[in-house]
Amino acid sequence: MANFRDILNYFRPYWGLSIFSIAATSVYEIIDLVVPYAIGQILNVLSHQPLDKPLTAAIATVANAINYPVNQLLSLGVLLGLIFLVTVVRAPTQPWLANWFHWDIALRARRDQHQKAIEKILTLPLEFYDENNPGRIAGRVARGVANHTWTYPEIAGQMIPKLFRVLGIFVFIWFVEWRIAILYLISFVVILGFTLRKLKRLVWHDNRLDKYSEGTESRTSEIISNIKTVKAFATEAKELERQKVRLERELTVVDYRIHKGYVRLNTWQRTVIQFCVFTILGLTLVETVAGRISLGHFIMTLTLSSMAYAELEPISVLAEIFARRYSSMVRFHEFLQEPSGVDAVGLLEKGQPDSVYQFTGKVEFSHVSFGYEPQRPVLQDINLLIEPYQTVALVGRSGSGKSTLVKLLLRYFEPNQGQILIDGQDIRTLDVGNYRRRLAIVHQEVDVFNGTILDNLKYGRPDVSFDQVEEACRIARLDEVIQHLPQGYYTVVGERGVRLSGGQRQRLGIARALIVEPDVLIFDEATSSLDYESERSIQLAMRSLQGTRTTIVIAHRLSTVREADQIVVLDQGKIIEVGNHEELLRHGGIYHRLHALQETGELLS
Ligand SMILES: Nc1ncnc2c1ncn2[C@@H]1O[C@H](COP(=O)(O)OP(=O)(O)OP(=O)(O)O)[C@@H](O)[C@H]1O
Repeated sequence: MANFRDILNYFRPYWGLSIFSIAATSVYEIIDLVVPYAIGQILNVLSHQPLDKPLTAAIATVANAINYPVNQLLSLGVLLGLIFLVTVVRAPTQPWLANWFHWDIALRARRDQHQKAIEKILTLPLEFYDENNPGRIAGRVARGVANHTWTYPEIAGQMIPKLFRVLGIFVFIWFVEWRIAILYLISFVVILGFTLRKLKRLVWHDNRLDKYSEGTESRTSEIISNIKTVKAFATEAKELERQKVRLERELTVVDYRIHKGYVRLNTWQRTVIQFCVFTILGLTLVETVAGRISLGHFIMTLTLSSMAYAELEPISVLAEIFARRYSSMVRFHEFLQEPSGVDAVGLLEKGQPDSVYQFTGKVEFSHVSFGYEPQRPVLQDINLLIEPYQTVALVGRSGSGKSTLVKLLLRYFEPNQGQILIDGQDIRTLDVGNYRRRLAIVHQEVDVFNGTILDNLKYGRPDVSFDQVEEACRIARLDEVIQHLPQGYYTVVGERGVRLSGGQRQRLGIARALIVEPDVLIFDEATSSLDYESERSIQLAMRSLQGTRTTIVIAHRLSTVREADQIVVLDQGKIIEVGNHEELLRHGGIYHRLHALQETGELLS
């Protein structure tokens, strides 16, 4: 569970600089107080009242140094000089010695933490993405990073220095009249204490709101990605209604709980502050009339305490803003604390050259058992030997564990029992990144990145020669598609480019996989969603690959796997039949039944 400490740690690399810049800003805030003090003393000079002892001594020193008599003119000159120093001379130094760093630190930390968030996105286990949609994740990262960035300059550059200023004012007043200082201190502690207590409650509501907002954003993002289904089922009105209800709920929390709470707090603060200013005015007046403080000190005390109370409002506004952002910042840290996948070790290190591993493609599953949840086994005691360059098909009912077997081979998950060997080596002992680079998978849904078709083809191997790209496209039968694109290989596809059909995307996926020259090539239901003609093209492409490398094909349509060297039939997480097409038909088991069903045109699952 993330907390305030994580927010502090966000800026950890910059703590030294942070302390320096906060201290510098605070010193400038305190130096400011010299102005009302000097004005008070000028009043004393003009009304012929005695000056403070340290000031009298300073004026005498100046008189000695310049050999000039101590008189009204010299006193005024020294006081004016003091004001000049703390206003005009100070002005050009403050932005560089203090203010600069507040944004500098915030922006550097933003870069670091955004990078951490991207690292987390890249290393989270796949199942995290099954449970959280992109809108939710992107929203959480964007809000978290933005709120940290805005909050730092406000807290380090304004709130903390302002608190020091308030403390400085207390010290000044203490030297003039300690009773007024005590009253001033008590009022501050009471106001700030009460404000913090109220804010705690409001943070709780803000946290609730943040969760609601994430839910709304997540649904909006789902509507966008599933818009075809929404339109097909004509559920626009229903979706709108559902989002309206969510937005209404958010408004209720914002308006009646949060906003009203802040306005109430503000009303209370203003009234108490004005009452305190008035009380201090009364008391200081009494002290002045009684002759216990000078006219200059009367003016100074009033000016300083008004300055201090004036600071209370921005301090509590800043605390309020911080409170509003607190939960989204904490939720950002909760995201960063999500455990990375078991496969994440070393994934972010720069890849070594492709030649680190080279396999013949002999794959062996030895007594492999696995379950996503311990109590529900998905694969049980799988034993399977795939010889180099063989084509092996995995078939079986939906949910029988075909994709899971491939996920284990890709090391997205680790078996609970048994081991998977490649060329006799346990894949757990290999560097995961370099190992995966020797495998390639073509999914049912091929991802297309925004960019040219050539960029997409070279995604896994940017240094590949153009001849190799062309060769891969020829095998995958993508060349015929590219010929008809307006700019050939340089046609922009993806989000802002030409839309590729399902079959065209599949061919792109196959060519992209071939370009990395994998030792093991996997097709995960690559033809399931295609029309007959596209399926035939892909099958021809797959056929021309047969015998060139180890190939694993997951298929629902048995026509795709007829020519495989081995067909492995899975049922409820167990291998129940192994053989080639003819052998399995002769065997008369599940494969035979599935085959008969498909021959009669019925669906498999
Ligand atoms: N991330 C996951 N978390 C929990 N259970 C999962 C997860 N992925 C799959 N399963 C479960 O594991 C079982 C096997 O799923 P798997 O996807 O391997 O089957 P499959 O044979 O590939 O099915 P299909 O042909 O429909 O793709 C199913 O019961 C499925 O619900």
